[in-house]
Amino acid sequence: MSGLLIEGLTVSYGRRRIVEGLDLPPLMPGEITVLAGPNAAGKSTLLKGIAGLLPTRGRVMFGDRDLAALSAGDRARTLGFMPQTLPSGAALSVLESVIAARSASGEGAGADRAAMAVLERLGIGPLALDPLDRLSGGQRQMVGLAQALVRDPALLLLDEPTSALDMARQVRLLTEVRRVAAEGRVVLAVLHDLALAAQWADRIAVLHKGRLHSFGTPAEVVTPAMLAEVYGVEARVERCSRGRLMVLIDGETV
Ligand SMILES: Nc1ncnc2c1ncn2[C@@H]1O[C@H](COP(=O)(O)OP(=O)(O)OP(=O)(O)O)[C@@H](O)[C@H]1O
Repeated sequence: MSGLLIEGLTVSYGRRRIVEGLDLPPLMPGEITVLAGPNAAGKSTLLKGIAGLLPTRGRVMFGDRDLAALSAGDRARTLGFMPQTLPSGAALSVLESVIAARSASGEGAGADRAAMAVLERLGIGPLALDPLDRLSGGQRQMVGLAQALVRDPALLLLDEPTSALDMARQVRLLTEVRRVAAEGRVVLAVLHDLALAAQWADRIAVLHKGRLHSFGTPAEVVTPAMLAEVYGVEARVERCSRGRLMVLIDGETV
């Protein structure tokens, strides 16, 4: 098995368990899995647990390796984590911040070339020398993806990567994520927009109150019943002429 396997995973803040006893079907290389669910469902907590940023119980296997047992350097080489908000970069420029992200894995050689290449690929090469703290929200988000991609990780964890992006940049970012997945990486990305998720995801996992509510293809998962149970909305799910799923919200359920 070369994918990501999560079994009986519990992730806590102190004594407060947020994700409890979570089992997921294997997430396979080449596929994008979207993690969806309402606010406070535990999506970011789950990603942080997988990334080794919070204490966990249970098993998180990537191929034959236990992610929790990896050294910090091995973990940095294996996975790229894009947090919901880019941590403050103090006085760093965009390029320096991406070089620093690359160096976290101990791969110093060629870091500047690799960093510049990823910025160009994401269309943000012209921002390379700009200070991080003067970027717009959307620009910061693109830099966050660059930092996650620059180490060329086999596992990519993205927390709401498109939330600050305009429509064109959403497409640009997701096209890049699709390309990266197609090269044989495992991608797990939190998205709130279920229409966008339905368009880009191979599978959707819906988290509800820290537990898995449903998992499957977009057509299997995005249903009026799920939307009512998980989000408390009355909604229709329809297909446009090109076959894409659309979610039409009629109102809140009582
Ligand atoms: N540092 C923290 N300490 C204690 N509890 C926290 C901490 N961060 C988050 N939580 C709690 O964990 C729960 C899940 O939060 P989490 O951020 O994982 O949700 P989410 O599904 O990512 O939500 P959203 O869609 O709003 O980003 C919430 O009840 C939140 O209050």
